[in-house]
Amino acid sequence: MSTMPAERPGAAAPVLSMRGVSKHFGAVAALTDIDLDVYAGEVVALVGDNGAGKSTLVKILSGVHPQDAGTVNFDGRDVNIQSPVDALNLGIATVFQDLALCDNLSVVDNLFLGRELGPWRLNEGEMEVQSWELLRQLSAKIPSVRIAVASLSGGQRQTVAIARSLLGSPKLIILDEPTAALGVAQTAEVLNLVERLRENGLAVIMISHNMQDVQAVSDRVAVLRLGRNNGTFRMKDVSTDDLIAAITGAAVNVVTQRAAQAGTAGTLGKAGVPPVRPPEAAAAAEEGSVQ
Ligand SMILES: Nc1ncnc2c1ncn2[C@@H]1O[C@H](COP(=O)(O)OP(=O)(O)OP(=O)(O)O)[C@@H](O)[C@H]1O
Repeated sequence: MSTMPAERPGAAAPVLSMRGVSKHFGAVAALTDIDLDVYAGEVVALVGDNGAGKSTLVKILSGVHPQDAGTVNFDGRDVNIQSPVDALNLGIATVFQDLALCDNLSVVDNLFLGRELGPWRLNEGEMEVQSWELLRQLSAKIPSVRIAVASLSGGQRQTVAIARSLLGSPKLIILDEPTAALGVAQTAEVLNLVERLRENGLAVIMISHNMQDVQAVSDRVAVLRLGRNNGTFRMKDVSTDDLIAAITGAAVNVVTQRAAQAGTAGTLGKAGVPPVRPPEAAAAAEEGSVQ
């Protein structure tokens, strides 16, 4: 397995640089000695099996949990993110899986919830204009900003949640499984949106269990395994087999075997492991595992 250096030679300093970050929950070591760099204008996929530590890392960056050890450098200075407000003030926006939208409110009301314009009253017209401008920048396909979010598709809801996170002008946006539970067309819509974020110069961290999505949109991929770094790869240089091996610790498994037979790329299931795992294939994978 080839592991590429985390650095991008010749590039400017990373927007985010984590060094030696660790986090325990009681006796559970959720993260141990994690390093991660993310640059402006790049998408870094954060992948790993269930329990690998992805959510914990994101929660440290979004101010939900403090780390026990290590440093987080953001935009050139060491930072201490103690709350979600700290994270937002620094310019770190996170779109969690639940999206935190109010179904009964319109798109524009969701976008501006808690930060309505106008000193004494809502400036409805201005908010609507800004909503359209934001959605236009993202090439988003939302039929109207006045319709209730409940009537939107999953992809459109994800779009609204991402657009809302952009209102604070973040430098880093973290997307927690943005395509989970979306159909093919909606997934493509959201991946297009991720492309727009990169084009707009944002640093993007995308958690995903779907290797096709990761390969479609990421510049680099950082693998966590059992709470530790297990390789950072440039997407154009890494094979699906290498990624699966880094995620599962097994160089041989049913996905790589099928891909070899069919000459096609493999896709991981929700858990980051093959969705179908017959007993004989599982046994073969265990034999080939590297711990
Ligand atoms: N609040 C908590 N209290 C105790 N243990 C926790 C807590 N949060 C996470 N853990 C543990 O830390 C480890 C890492 O969990 P984490 O949720 O970060 O993994 P993950 O990669 O996001 O997994 P998944 O893909 O299933 O969401 C796991 O062993 C988990 O049980």
